Amino acid sequence: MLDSATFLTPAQIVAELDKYIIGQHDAKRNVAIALRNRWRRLHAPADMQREIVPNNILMIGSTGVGKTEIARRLAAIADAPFTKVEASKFTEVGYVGRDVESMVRDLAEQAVNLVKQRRKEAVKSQAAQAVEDAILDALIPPLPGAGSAPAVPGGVGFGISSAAGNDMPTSDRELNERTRERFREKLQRGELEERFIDIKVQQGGSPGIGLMGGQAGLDEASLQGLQDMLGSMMPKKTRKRKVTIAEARKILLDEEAAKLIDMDEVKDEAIRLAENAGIIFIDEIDKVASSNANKSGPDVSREGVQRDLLPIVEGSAVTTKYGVVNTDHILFIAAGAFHVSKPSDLIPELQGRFPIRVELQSLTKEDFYRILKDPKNALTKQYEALLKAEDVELTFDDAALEELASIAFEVNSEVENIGARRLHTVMSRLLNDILFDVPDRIGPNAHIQVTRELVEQRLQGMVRNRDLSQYIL
Ligand SMILES: Nc1ncnc2c1ncn2[C@@H]1O[C@H](COP(=O)(O)OP(=O)(O)OP(=O)(O)O)[C@@H](O)[C@H]1O
Repeated sequence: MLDSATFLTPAQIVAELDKYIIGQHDAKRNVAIALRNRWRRLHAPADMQREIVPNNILMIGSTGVGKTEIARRLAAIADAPFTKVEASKFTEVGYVGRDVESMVRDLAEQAVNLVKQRRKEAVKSQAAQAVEDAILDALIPPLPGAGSAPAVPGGVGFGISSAAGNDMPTSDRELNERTRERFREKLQRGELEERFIDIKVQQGGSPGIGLMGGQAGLDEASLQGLQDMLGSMMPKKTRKRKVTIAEARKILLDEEAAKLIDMDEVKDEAIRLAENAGIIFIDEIDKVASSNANKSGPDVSREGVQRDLLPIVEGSAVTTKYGVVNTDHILFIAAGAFHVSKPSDLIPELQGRFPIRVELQSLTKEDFYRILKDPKNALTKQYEALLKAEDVELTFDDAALEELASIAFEVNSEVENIGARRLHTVMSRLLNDILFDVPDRIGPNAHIQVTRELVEQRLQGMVRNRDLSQYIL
């Protein structure tokens, strides 16, 4: 990531976002600039790199208009660790100041997973070789002292049942090795995939260790670290399982790949990745803004949350179980509807840390129509793929999509505006019976065409009946 050869220009980032998100051009442009600026920072002189602060963004827009989706897709484009928190959760009873740091710990966790995944991918072929050896050991255990026999080049046709007398094995060891080679070839040709073998699998979790926080004044990070350390000192519990060779390959591949990667290196790289490429999305920031000058009751707690957030957003060192994460260059994207409070109700220091304000537009009927149809992951495409798995073809007339968009829009304005999320409920209501009837009553090779009439017939009654639509749509 952040690699000059592969890193996208702002226009290219917007084009990528366009594949998934309809409209919201201003928000897309600004996140694209912020992302590109990270690459620019890393290519600036070292002394300047420390000075350049990230362009944290405040997204203003009602629920379901694409705020989270833009941030999440941005992270995916950059292959960057991403985490989302709801600021309002920190105002809940039982909340203690330090919890705010948990967002950075989550980010570190995501970064470790990402790096682990990348490294596992890089050692995949090496791991596949180790898996083959392990499966072979289960099929034909090597003789004591022999270890896993290396592949014999040119050993094809070198079978123990060979008729040629001078090919006969001269010792048990040789016989064992030849048999293994014969099986290795069969394995490589995929001839044994359905055969059952016994494999040893590691059981998840640290065995029997549970520490309670607060006992020795331990914070969450030290507690985690201690648990991990104790866990790694305990012998790993393994369990025998009978599985097909095909299944064994999947299970063992992960284990073997994990053995090949150096966890200390993973941790170091993950910390750097979280610090330089991490994106933290803080939703519902408006809920911690005080809407009036009355500084008592809940407002005090809201302002407290903002004060706790401040050092993290300004840049501080947070201890995680993988090491200390410096938050100076993490990109923070805060979001909120700001129906009641305004961005200016946030404490000035926090306002200053989110210099870029973008407003997301409410979605129109036409946007809904396009959201149903255009994105790579459009709902219509998702349902088409689901039914395709049953060999049933599902198609939507344009007029049907217009009607669906119009119904979703109407329910949003009459009942509650939940943005594009309404499309999910409307579509699921429309297609529920069909999804139930396939394949029992609607067999394979059927073609279902969703027309405007079908949409009206299934949904109009509900839209007209407010009580019903409140609960169902
Ligand atoms: N402009 C859009 N284009 C395509 N899909 C969208 C758009 N807006 C919302 N959606 C879809 O609607 C759903 C909810 O959107 P999202 O999570 O981004 O809402 P949000 O604006 O972050 O709201 P909240 O503040 O409540 O979290 C997602 O499934 C998303 O794909």
